[in-house]
Amino acid sequence: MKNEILKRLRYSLGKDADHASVYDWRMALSLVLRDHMVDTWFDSTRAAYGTSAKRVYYLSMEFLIGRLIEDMISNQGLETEARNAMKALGQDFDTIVHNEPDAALGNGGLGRLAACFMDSLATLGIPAYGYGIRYEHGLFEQSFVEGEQMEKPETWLSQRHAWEFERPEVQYRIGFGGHVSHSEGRAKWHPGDSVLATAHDTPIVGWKGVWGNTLRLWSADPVRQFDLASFNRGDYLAAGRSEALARTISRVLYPDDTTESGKELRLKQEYFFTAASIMDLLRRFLSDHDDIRALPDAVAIQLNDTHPAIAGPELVRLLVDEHGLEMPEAIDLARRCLAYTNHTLLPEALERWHEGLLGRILPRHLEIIRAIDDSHQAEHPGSPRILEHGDVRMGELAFIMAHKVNGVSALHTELVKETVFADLHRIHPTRIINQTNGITPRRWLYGCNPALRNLISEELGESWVSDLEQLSALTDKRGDSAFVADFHAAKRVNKVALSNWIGQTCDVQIDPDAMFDVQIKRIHEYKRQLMNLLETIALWNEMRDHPEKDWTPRVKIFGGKAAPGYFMAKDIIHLINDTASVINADPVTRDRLKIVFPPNYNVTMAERLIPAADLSEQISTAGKEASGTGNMKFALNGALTIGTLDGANVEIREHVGSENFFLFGLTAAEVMERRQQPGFSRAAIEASPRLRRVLGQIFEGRFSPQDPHRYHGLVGMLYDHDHFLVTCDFDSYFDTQRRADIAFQSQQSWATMALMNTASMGWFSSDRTIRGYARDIWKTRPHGALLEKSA
Ligand SMILES: [N-]=[N+]=N[C@]1([C@H](N)O)O[C@H](CO)[C@@H](O)[C@H](O)[C@H]1O
Repeated sequence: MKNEILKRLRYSLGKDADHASVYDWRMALSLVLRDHMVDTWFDSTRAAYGTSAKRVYYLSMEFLIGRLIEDMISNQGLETEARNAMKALGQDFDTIVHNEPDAALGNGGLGRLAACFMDSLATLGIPAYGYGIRYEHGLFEQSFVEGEQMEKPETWLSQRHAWEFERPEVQYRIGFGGHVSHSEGRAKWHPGDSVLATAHDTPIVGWKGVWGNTLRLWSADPVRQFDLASFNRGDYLAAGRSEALARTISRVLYPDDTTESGKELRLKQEYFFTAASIMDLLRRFLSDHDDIRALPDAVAIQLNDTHPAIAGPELVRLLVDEHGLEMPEAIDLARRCLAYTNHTLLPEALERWHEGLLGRILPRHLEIIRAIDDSHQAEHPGSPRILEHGDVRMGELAFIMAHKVNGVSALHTELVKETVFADLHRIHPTRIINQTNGITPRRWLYGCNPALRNLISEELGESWVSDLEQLSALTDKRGDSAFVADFHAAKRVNKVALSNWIGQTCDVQIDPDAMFDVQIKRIHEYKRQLMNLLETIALWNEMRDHPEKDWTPRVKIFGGKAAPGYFMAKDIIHLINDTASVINADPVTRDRLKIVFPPNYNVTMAERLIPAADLSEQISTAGKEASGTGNMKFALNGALTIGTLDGANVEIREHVGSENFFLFGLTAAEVMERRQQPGFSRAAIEASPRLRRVLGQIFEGRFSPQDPHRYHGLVGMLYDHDHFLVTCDFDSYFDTQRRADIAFQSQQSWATMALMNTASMGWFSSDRTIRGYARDIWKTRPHGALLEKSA
C-alpha cells in the first residue's frame, strides 16, 4: 500500500513526498482505498443487473455521513495496512484521517439514520441506491461569540471530495412552473423554467467489503451555462444569472430539524432530487424490463419523511403522461412501489404547502394530487383529505400513496396511529407498522471506540460486528471482576483522551474520574437541554450550601446546534454558556462541577464524545422524541441512560433492564393529562423551592450580570408557557440524578451496569432494522451473489 500511495501522490496529486501536505497525503491514501473498493462495487452492480434483482431506493433530503475515510478503511479490513503504510511514509495516521472534513449533509437523527441504513444495506448485500442532494454547503458551522451561537457557511467542497465519481452522462432536465395543456384526454406539462440534475456517485461498501451499493447525490446545473450576449453587453450579472439561479437549488441544506421551512426554494429542492431520482430508477428499470406493470416487483421506494412525498404524484405523472396508463392504474402501481417513514409528531414539522405555491411551481402535480385525493375520497368517503384549507398536506399525501407507513419506535408508532394519522389508520388498519430505528455498529462501536472493541473482540472474536446480538454473551461476564475492571479501564482510556481534547479545544480542565454526563443533540425545547441546565444550577447551589458533603464530581457536557431562526433555542445555548462561565470559575465547586459546551457539534465530535460518556441524557418530554438514536449509541458504548419513557428509550430500558437505567418523569399519557390542568407550571414551581430558587437566580441575571434582563423571556415562558413540562419533571429528574450520583460512587457496580448496557444493545443494530424493512416493507433480501460468497 505504501507504493500505491506514493503512486497516487505523484500521478493524481502531482506531488512528491518531500512537498506533500497533510491534505495531499490524505487524498493519496483515500484514492488508494477507493481503488480497492471499485471492483467490489462494479461486481455488485453487475450482479444486480445480471439477475434483475429487486432494488431498494432510499430517497432522503439528508445523508449525515460525517467522515468516510474510517469506514472505507475498516469495512475493507485495511486498518493495519494503512497505519503501517503511513508510518513507513513518516506520516501520523490519525492526523491524516482527521484532515477529512465531515460531509454534514443533514441536520440530525433523520439524516444520520439514512447514513447508517446505507452501511447496513451494503453489509447485508441488499441491492440499493441512496438518492439525495449534493449540497455545496452542508449544515452551518457553529461558533460562539460571547456565548451566543454564530453561523458560518460550511465548506466541505472547498477541497476535492475524495470518494465521489461525477457522472456527467447521468443528467436529467427538471422542470418548474409553466402550464399544463390538455387535448384528447391527455395532459402535457410545459415547464416555464428548468435546471439539470447531474449525478455524483459515492460507492458504499459494507463490512468485510463483500457488497457495494451507490449513494447518488444530485447537483443542480444550468441548462444554459452562460449568456454571452449579456456579457458582451457588459451586463455581467445577467450573463451569470441562469447559472446562479440553477445552482441555488443545490447550494445549501436548510438547517431546520423537525420544523418545516415552508420556503419556495425548499419545495424546489424536494421536487428537484425526487424527480431526478424517479426518472433515474425508471430508466434503470426500463433498461432490463419491457412491461412497466412489473415495476413493483423490481422497485421498492422508501420516503425518508415527507420531504420526498412528491414522488407519488411524480411517478403517476410519468406513468400517465409518458407511459399512457390510466390514472387509477397508475396510482395503484405507484402505491405498490412506495413506502413512507414518519419521524415526528410535532405539528410544526408536518409539511403543508400552500395550494397556490405548489400549483405555481408544479401545476401538473397539483392536478394529479387532486385526482389522488378524489379517488381516495371516492373509495373512502369522509376520509381525511390531502387538500385542506388551501394547503397540500404532505403527510396525508405520503400516507395515501404508500402501501406501508412506519414509525421509528414502538411508542412512536402507537402514537402515530392514535394522533396524526388516527383517521387514516382506522381506514387502513394494516398500513402502519413499526420499524424501531438502529445504528451501524461499524461506525458507532468498532470505529469510534477501539479500546472497547478490542476488549470485546478478545472475548468474542469479530463476528459481532455484523451480528451484534452476539454481544449478549457478555452478560455472562458481569460476575467476572477482572473483565468488569477491563471494561471500566477501556472507558477510562476514552475519558482521558476526551479530557485532553477538551483541555486543548475548550480550555477547560476536567477530571477524567468525574462522572461525564453528556447531552449531545440538536437544541430544541422538547429535548429539554434547559431542564438539564436548571438541574445543574440546583446541584451547584446544593454543593455551595453543603461543601462538607461527599459530592460525586460531575462534568456536564453539552453539544448541539440551534436552527438559525429558532430564538428560544439560541437563548438556551446562551444561558448554558453564561452559566458555564460562572460555575467553572467558582473556587468552591471548581473540582466538583464543570460545564463544557464545545462548539460545532457534528458526527466526528459525537464519535469522540460518546465512547467517553458515563451518563447519557435522554430527557425529552414523553411523547415528543419519535425515537432518538444517540440514546442507542451511548448505551452500546457503555453509558447509563437517564431518561423518560419516550421514543426508543422505552425499548432500550426493556433490553438493558430497568435496574440498569435511570428512569424518571411523566409518561406520554400523563403529559397529555397534565397539560389540560390550567396553571400546571406555576403549580409545579410553587411546589419546588429548589426550582423556584434557580429560576430566581436566572431571572435576576446571576449568570448575565452584564445584562440582568437577558433571560426574563425564558423564565417567563417556564412560568406561563411551559409546553414541554420542564417544571413538572424537574424534581423527579433532580432526585434521579442524585440516585445516579450514589450509584457512580461504586465503580465496580457502575461498570457492571454499563457492561450490561453494552451487552444488551445488539438488537439496536441498523442491520436488524434494515432486515425488518426488507421483510415487512420492501419484500427483498440479500443478493444471491452475496449468499454464494458467504456460503
Ligand atoms: N425529523 N425528524 N425526526 C427525528 C430527528 N429529529 O431527526 O428523526 C430521528 C430518526 O428517526 C428520530 O430518532 C428523532 O426522534 C426525530 O426527532
